[in-house]
Amino acid sequence: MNNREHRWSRPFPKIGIRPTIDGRRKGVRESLEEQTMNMAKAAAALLSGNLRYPDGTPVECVIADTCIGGVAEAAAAADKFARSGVGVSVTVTPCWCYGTETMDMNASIPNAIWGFNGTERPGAVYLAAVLSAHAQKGIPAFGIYGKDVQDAGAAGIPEDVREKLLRFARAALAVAVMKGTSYLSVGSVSMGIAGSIVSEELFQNYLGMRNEYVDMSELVRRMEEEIYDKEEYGLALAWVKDNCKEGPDNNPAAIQTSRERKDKDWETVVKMALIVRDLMTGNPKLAELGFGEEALGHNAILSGFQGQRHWTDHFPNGDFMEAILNSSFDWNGRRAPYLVATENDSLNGVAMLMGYLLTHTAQIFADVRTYWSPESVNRVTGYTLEGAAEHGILHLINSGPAALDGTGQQSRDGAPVMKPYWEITEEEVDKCLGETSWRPAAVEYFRGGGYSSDFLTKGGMPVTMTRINLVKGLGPVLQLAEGYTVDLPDHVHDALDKRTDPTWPTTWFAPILTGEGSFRDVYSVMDNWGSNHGSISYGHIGADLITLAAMLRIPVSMHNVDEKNIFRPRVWSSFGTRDEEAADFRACANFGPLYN
Ligand SMILES: C[C@H](O)[C@@H](O)[C@@H](O)C(=O)CO
Ligand SMILES: [Mn+2]
Repeated sequence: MNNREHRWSRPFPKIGIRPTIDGRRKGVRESLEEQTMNMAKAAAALLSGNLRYPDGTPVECVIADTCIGGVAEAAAAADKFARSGVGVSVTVTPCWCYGTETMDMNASIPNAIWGFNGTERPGAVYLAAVLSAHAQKGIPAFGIYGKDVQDAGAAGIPEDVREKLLRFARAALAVAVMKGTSYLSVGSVSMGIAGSIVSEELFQNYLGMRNEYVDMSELVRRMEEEIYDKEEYGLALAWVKDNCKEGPDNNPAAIQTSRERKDKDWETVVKMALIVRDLMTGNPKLAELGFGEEALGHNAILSGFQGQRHWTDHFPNGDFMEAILNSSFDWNGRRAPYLVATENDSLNGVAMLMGYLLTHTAQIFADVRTYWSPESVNRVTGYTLEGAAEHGILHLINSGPAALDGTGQQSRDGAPVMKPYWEITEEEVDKCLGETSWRPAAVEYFRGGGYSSDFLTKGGMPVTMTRINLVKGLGPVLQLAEGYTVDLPDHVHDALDKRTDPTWPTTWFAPILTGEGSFRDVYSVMDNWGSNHGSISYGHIGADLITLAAMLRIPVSMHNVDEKNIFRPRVWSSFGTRDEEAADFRACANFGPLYN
């Protein structure tokens, strides 16, 4: 078994499809069997045909053995789902069925019901009835039915139904895939950043995850005792020499490190990358080398590295390790990102995990550093911001954890994108690497040296910036801002970038304004951001994030998603329909975390 197979050796959760039916024999049930089962097959084909697991394979669906006309068949389906590793439940029906007798009673997995909108046999009436049962029993479920009436027996899934089924399933699979995995905290709290105080309640009760902890001294042990695959290390170091070009040293001459020290730092940072990856997911090669315990890893889908300052004051910083692990490629070629939050900001790590599981693309982790008003840009550069940037921009920049995919050097139909690793070409990997230089770390900040990735994100990509915040008494809240990356003329970028640390990667971000609340203007977006970090995901995924947050009972405090794309469990409307933001808070508080 190679490392890639080992990484995903836990089977991925499946989608269970439940065709429910009117149980009356001698006419009614018989007339509906075929149509009902066909709806289940059509839903399975849609979901498997459009959705993938993190390793790129199509999502698997399991259909109940029979249509479900009553409780015996509901129980048989539940047994089959339990045996098959189902983590998501979709009930489909074209007709009236008996609500509480046929419903899925599994409260710990996301549930949706698609009721066929016809009038000969009332699927939508069942939908309303069973959703009321879900509400009464405290098992929130998503209701799906088409806007337009279909003829009895019509096959095919209308576009609006397709969209809702896919939105539900994408978010539900994110819930199911993260469940049972770990957050591995390497080190503890970085520079007093509250996000690196790991909240077990958040991970355990809201996400279904485990918290694992190792001290950063574990990296020293593994380096000194050579607990890594030395063959892979050799390949990795050679690959780095060929593909990771070192940029100019920006440090004052008096504190620049020697060439010898710089070469040594390369060796250390490459070992750090191997070791943190092995800590997360294990590595069967280590067992062959006699390290059976280390070979197992921590089952971590997500990790955080404290770095500053107990590590970085003495050792080379974690920037190379974080950047390369978060990217969709390394010396082994293209592969799914390993998510590492810098400064052990576990809360931003969770935002990365959500963005990653919804898109399967790498994430840009960044400080939300500066709001540049059009006036300020004009004052310091003489340039007037235009296009998507006309109302001002945010400077997203942090040493370390931005994936190199964030260069924007991958493309689809001529436009810059960030793609799932299985769609990325070798040429695109080379372009991402070519646009990145590795600058000797700013020694005043990073006394132990190391290398920071330096790149500039290409403009014109639709992106969504997300963050989870924890509030005492309230719990987790999610905020998000959809917008675009923007290009600035070179001299403008240089002038603004040089005011910060130009050895770090920069993304210029223009959020989409709505004229209201936090999206009144760009200043308000920055002003309402809950902390120092945000995770930036390719695409406008705000609607998917909102659906995912509702499944986890995490209220959304700030978003700029069009109301018509918001899809939450039906019972949310019982908490109020005029102010959906406030209703979301009440609904999440009422039901509490998914795994309580
Ligand atoms: C070097 C500094 O300590 C940075 O790491 C700091 O600006 C941050 O990133 C804070 O989140
Ligand atoms: Mn930071």
